[in-house]
Formats: sequence, structure tokens, C-alpha cells
Amino acid sequence: MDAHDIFKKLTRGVYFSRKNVNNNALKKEVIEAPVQNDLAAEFSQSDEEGNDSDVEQASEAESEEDTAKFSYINDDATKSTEPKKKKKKLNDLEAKRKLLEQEELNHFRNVQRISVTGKRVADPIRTFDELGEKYKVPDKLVENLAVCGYPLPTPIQMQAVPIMLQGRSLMACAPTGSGKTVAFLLPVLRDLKGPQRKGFRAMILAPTRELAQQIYRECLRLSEKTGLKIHLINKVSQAEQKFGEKSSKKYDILVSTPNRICYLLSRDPPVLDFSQIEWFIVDEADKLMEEGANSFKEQFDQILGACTSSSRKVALFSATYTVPVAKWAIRNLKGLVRVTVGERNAATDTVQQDLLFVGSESGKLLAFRDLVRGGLQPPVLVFVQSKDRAKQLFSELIYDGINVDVIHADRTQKQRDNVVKAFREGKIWVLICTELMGRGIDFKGVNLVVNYDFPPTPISYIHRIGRTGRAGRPGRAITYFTQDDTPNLRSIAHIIKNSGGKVPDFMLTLKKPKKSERKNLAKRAPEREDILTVPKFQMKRKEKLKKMEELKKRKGKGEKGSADKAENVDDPVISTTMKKKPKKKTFSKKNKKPLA
Ligand SMILES: Nc1ncnc2c1ncn2[C@@H]1O[C@H](COP(=O)(O)OP(=O)(O)OP(=O)(O)O)[C@@H](O)[C@H]1O
Repeated sequence: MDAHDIFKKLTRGVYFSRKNVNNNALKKEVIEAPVQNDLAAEFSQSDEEGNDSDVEQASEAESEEDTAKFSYINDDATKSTEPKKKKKKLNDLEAKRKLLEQEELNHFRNVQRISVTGKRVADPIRTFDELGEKYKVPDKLVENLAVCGYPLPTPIQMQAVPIMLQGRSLMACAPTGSGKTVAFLLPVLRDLKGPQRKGFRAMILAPTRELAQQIYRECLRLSEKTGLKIHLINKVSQAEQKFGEKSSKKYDILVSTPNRICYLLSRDPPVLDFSQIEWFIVDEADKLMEEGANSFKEQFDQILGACTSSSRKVALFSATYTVPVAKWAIRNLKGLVRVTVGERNAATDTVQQDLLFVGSESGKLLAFRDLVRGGLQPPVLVFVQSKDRAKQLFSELIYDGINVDVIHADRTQKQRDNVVKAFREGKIWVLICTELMGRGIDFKGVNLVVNYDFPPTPISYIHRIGRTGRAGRPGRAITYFTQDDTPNLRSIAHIIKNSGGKVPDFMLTLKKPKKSERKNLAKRAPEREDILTVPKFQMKRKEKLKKMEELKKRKGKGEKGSADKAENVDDPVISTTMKKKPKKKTFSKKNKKPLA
């Protein structure tokens, strides 16, 4: 008879329960025993999530160990613990494997500077080839990516594409020029699974016509040979004729600006039908959802309201993050995932940024001429705060013999198209523009952005300077400022510092402007002296003559029809000019000479 048998005899009839056992002694034993799951030790250095699960596992192990002790009095105890131990070992191995995977995933996201918020978020992809295996993305689409010259996904593509392929709504923020267009086009093209003649199933909204055109072109390139039909509303008058009841059924994807769509939706009967829309994509979401006078919010709500399908998903993309958009998304989008690449509201770190104090308005012109004299590397984009100032600067630079042109909302669609095309083709070296070109436009290889007029908001600064330094290329941005620009100087200095640039210390400690002051600046740019080198009295005579000529011309013409107006209302700045009679101005390019 061994000790075990003696113990059994002595304790016959005694019932053991958890209460009867000396808990403290038992616990001590469990803790001091070589814990079977060595995970706790191994992952003690892991992140918060890992540690949490370690704690859970340790307590699970503890309770299982307890059970083993109590079952000791049972005759069959030894037999029954065997499979349990095996199962536990398997569970532990599985848990260990999962933890390792999670660790590796977290590390990968950290390296790519991807952060995600949401439940059960899809893992990021490392290569485009993975899309075929995991998400059944057709070979054709993957081949098109290679043809476009995209060998590997950018961080936003790595994470946004699988999330959208999971069928989840998304709010994505990633730096300017980081490939957000492909990030939303690719999953949409996969999800629509070829043409179906059901009418529009995806819609992409952009704030300006130029950006809508650019997205349309990228969509055509990526959807090559998929059979999907994409439509860009260029002219509302044409669209009205085009979208009869049947003809609109043949298109799968619509790309447009909000005003054009709203105009067509408000026709009686409505020219567009959005009841089949599955994907509602908003590029530059913070711009399109901005509240206040001259904003797009009303149009945004109207369009979203027309997308009545229960399977509708929404994806919001921008380089800048605003709290109202995040709040709206959290409140309205089921199963939302939020993705941010890098720091929120940061400038691209591939752009070398400089701030230059120019003293006065005339100092800006001197500084720009100095820049040209020192050698300018085209293409160059120059931002000013208004159409009038764009025209003034153009008149100055054209007489300097600079190969320059100008784009703003007063120019006709044809003129705007021609200018963009010429700039893309390198026929224009310096392009003067307004906020109209500040967002989304992807001119390949812009070497320099000049903020001739200080940006109205830090957000505008990030987008404007993001026209250079795109897709990992280096770029440069110079921002002129005068005493009048001090209110926003502090925030912009911080943006420069945060992206690795150097700024004088005093700028970082300038007084913070009041909220009301910032709001006013965002709404209305400061009054500035005209851009001119000709004495003022000569200019006034010239202006009088010009105005008289314009009056004569206008008398000969009637007002434009409402459809024409809808063509010309891409951005809020333009819509304010709708009330005025259209001015027409043509620019002589006779004096254009290439840069010396
Ligand atoms: N995977 C990729 N590999 C290399 N280049 C890419 C890749 N994806 C996109 N690009 C290129 O990167 C450039 C910028 O892309 P895109 O215009 O989509 O940027 P974005 O993030 O939308 O910028 P913005 O915020 O200014 O609108 C484009 O010229 C595009 O062709």
C-alpha cells in the first residue's frame, strides 16, 4: 500500500470542494510550479495588447491547474487529464502562433507608419500579388498596376485596399502624393466584378473639375480591359442628353464634382439615378464636408441622400484630418475603420520648406524676380490668394519674359484644360494659380511651389506644398510672408518643424491667434496691395479704359443659362462669382520667351 492508497482510505467519504481546499497553499503551488505555458515569460516584453492576453492566459492556466488538483481524488483522474493536457498544449501552441503573428503585424504597421482604429481590421498587404490569392482580385487588374508603373503598394494602399475589399466603410488620411487615388480605385474596380448594365454602382466625388478629370484618367488606366464603363460629367448640358432612362444604365462608375451632380439630380425628372450605388467615394473629404458659407456640405448631403441602396459603403479620403469629418463618419458609418498614415495633418517630409520674410507686397515681386535670376528649375507652381491677384501677377511675369501662364475660375473650361495640358507637357514652366489647384492635382515632377500669398489656413498650406515632393520624389516650397501674415505663421512654422525643417525659435512661440481671427482668415484673405510695378496713376487710366471696353462688350451679350452656370461652379470660390456677370479676359502670349 503506497501513500496514495493510505490517503484514499483515510479520506473515504470526505467530499472535497474548492471551499474545503486551502486556497492560498494551492495557489502558491500553482504559481511556483513551472508554469506549463511559457508564453508569459516569452512575451513579457510584448505590447499592451500582447500583455493583456498574457494575463488572460496565465489566469486560464491557473484555473486549469486547479481543476487538475481537485480531480486527483477521482480514481480515473490520471486517465482523463491526459487528453486535456494534450488539448491545452495545442491551444497554447495556437495562441503562441497567433501572438507571434500579431507581433509581426504590429511591427509591420509601425514601420509603415500605419495606424488603424476599428474592430477586426484586415491585415495590410505587402505586395499587389497577394490580392489575387487572398481577395480574388483578377490578374488583369494586378497587371494594370504593373503597366501603370506601380511595382509595390504604398502604405495607404497596403492598408486601405484590404479594408475596402472586406466591404467596410473607411476614413483614410495619408500624406499628399502618397497614392490615395489607387487606394480607393483598386478595391472599387475589384468589387464591381465587371460591367452589369445596372446603372452607376460607384461614384467618386472630387471638389474641382481638374481633379475629377485626373481621377477619371487614372480610373481608365487601371480598369483597362475589365469592361467596366466609367463616366466623367464634363458638361452638364451633354450629360442631360446622354443620360436618358436607358443610356445611363450602361455606365458603372461616375466621377464628378458635387455641383454638376446636384444640378442633374434636381432636374424634373432627375437625370441621374443613384439607387444602385454600392461605393460612395469622397476624395478631399474634409473639403467636401466643410460646413459654412460657400461650402459643399449641402450638396454632399443631397448626393448621399440619393444613394439609397442598403449595401452602400462610404470611403472618405484626404491628406488632412478634421474633427467634424471624423465625428460625422463615426456617427453615420456602420462598421467604420479609420486609417492614418504618418502623423495627422503633417506636411510630406520629402519637401524642403522655407519661409521668407519679404517686408511688403512689392518685396514679393522682388523676391520672385531674384529667384528667377538665381536660376529657376521648372516646372514651378505659384499660389496667390485670388483670381485678381493671379491676373496681376501674370501681367507682371509675362513682361519679364518668363514662360508663364495662369489658371483660375474665371477662365473658360477650354482655357483651363489647355493650361493644365500644356503644364503637364512641359510647355509652360511657371503656372500661377489660386486655391483651385491646391488640392489633389498631380503634376509629375513639380520642382518648386511658391506661396506668393500666404495660405489662408495650415490645412491649405499642407495641400499647396504637397503639389511637389510627390510619390517619394524630392521637392521644394518657399512661402513669402509679411507682417500681415503673422496670425497663421506660428502653426505653419510648427508644420515645417514637425516635418524635419528648420524655423527660427521666435516663430514657434508667437501668440496663438484667437479662434475668431483664424476663422475670419480662412473665410476672407487679407486685403493686399495690388501686384504691379507700373506707377499707380498709369494703372488707373488703363483700368478705366479696360472697364469701359468690358461694359461695351457685355451690353452686346446676354446672361448665361443656368446649365452653363453649373458647369462653372467647381469650387466655392467660383460659386460666389456666379452672381456677377461673367468677365471675359484673354491673355496675349506674344511676349512669351523661354527662360534664359
Ligand atoms: N504604388 C505606387 N507606386 C508608385 N507610384 C505610385 C503608386 N501609387 C500611386 N503612385 C503615383 O503617386 C503619385 C501620387 O498619387 P495620388 O495623386 O493618388 O496621391 P494622393 O495621395 O491622392 O495625393 P493628394 O493628397 O495630393 O491628392 C501619382 O503620380 C501616382 O501615379
